[in-house]
Amino acid sequence: MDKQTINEFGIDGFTLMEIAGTRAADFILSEIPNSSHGLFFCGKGNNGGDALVIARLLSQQDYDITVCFLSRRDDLSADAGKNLKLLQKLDVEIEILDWDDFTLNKTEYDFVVDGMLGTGLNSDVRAPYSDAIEWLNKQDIPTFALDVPTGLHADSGRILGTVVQADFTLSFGALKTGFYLNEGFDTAGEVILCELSFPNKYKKPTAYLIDEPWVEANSPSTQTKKHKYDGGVLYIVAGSEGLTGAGILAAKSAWSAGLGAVVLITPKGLLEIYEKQLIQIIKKPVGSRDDMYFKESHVESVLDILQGKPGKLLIGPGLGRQKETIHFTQKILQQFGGDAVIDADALFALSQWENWEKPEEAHWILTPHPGELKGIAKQEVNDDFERFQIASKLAQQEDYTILSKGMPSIVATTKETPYMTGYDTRIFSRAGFGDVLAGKTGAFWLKYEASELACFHALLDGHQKTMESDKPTGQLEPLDII
Ligand SMILES: NC(=O)C1=CN([C@@H]2O[C@H](COP(=O)(O)OP(=O)(O)OC[C@H]3O[C@@H](n4cnc5c(N)ncnc54)[C@H](OP(=O)(O)O)[C@@H]3O)[C@@H](O)[C@H]2O)[C@H](O)CC1
Ligand SMILES: [K+]
Repeated sequence: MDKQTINEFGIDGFTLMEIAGTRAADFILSEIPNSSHGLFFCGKGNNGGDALVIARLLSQQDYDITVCFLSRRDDLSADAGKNLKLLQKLDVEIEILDWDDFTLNKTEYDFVVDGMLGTGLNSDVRAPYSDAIEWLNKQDIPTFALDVPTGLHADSGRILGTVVQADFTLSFGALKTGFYLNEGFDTAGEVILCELSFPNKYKKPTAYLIDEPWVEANSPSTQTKKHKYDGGVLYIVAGSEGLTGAGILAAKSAWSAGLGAVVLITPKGLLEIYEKQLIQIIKKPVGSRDDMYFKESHVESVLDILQGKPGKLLIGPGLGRQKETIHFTQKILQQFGGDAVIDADALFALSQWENWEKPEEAHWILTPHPGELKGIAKQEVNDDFERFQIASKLAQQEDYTILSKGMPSIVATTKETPYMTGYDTRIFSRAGFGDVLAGKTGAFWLKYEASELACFHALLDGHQKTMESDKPTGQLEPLDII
């Protein structure tokens, strides 16, 4: 976007830098009282240039300014060099140091601006940048990272050697996927978007953030259904001996999403467990009383039930990994041509199924945690950036939707641009929480039709309930977010 705005559109980099610096200075002005003393670490590129603009603007607002260069001043990029000259023309006292003159035991700074490296980072952070980062991370004063915390890779969120722990990241022109992948989420601090004058026609997002207002604005208003079957039925095929909890959580979760009709299909041997736990849910037993898990002999009767009232299928929670259940699951997926949320052990069954074919007319939403994604993708998923890329590619080539649980949660569809959460969703990979998410995903799919909206609402619903709970996240139980 930078390059196209500068070279094609015709707003030069120096002007963009002035805008970036102005936006950032406005934010710092709102956070840090005047006459505070700011330390500006400047690299040699345009990230450093941004910092020099801010130093100049804040010096006119009665702040004390110290600028410390991490590279030789005659190495400065053209725009950064121009800004150094402007700084030196001012009539206010500005302390300008090189790293060699910087004394590490100084404590009179009230805040730090990290203008060392931005999107130009191309390898592990070299000295003396790494030394400055080490010193900076020891200070307990507000740290404002410009564009990207130095050391964080803007695309992947990987740390290259070492990284600035920022309180705020002032991101210029666009948010970066790296803020939400790998270590980005825990190092960028509060991310503030500082708009630049990039024309929208140059904006090709590599991802969209799933956020509440956008999802609400893009969700059809669902009029309340007259009869409980109007919205369709969520058929849940779940459970096995010792793993009935998953089916119970998924069914309760779907019900609590306001779904009129939830039908739990279960091996007959487990029926009385559900009778006690799921009063308002319709139970449909298959097989005989000594069946404690699904077998191939149940396929026909399950398919008959699914041919009943129109609806969608959620298959997987607590199914278990018996060979017979795996074959049962593969047959159901092969013959049920409808919409299915494939979760938990059903994903395992899918991963064990050599060259499976999704029925042409079927739509699937897969909800893998990172380990299950590896099984489905049949390749290593080494970190969140790879997970982001693999989920996106897989959804497009296999023509289904993937809700890849983890941090962030990523929703990949057949469209090329995936979506991801900008907030912590690590909770959904924990036992029990995945069942709640799966139940909500099935329910919201019936409610909102579009598969990605189902995923967004399920994720946002879980997030809202997590935030509303007065329990600390670590002590939350799945039932707390139902
Ligand atoms: N381009 C624009 O119109 C705008 C850019 N903005 C800001 O500019 C930065 C990107 O600036 P850039 O000059 O491309 O790169 P950086 O400032 O991030 O990096 C500067 C140089 O640092 C060297 N470098 C790279 N990796 C390392 C490392 N691991 N250790 C030490 N030094 C490193 C590298 O030079 P070398 O010759 O040493 O390779 C970089 O060139 C962007 O982030 C924005 O902050 C404006 O905000 C908007 C307009
Ligand atoms: K930076």
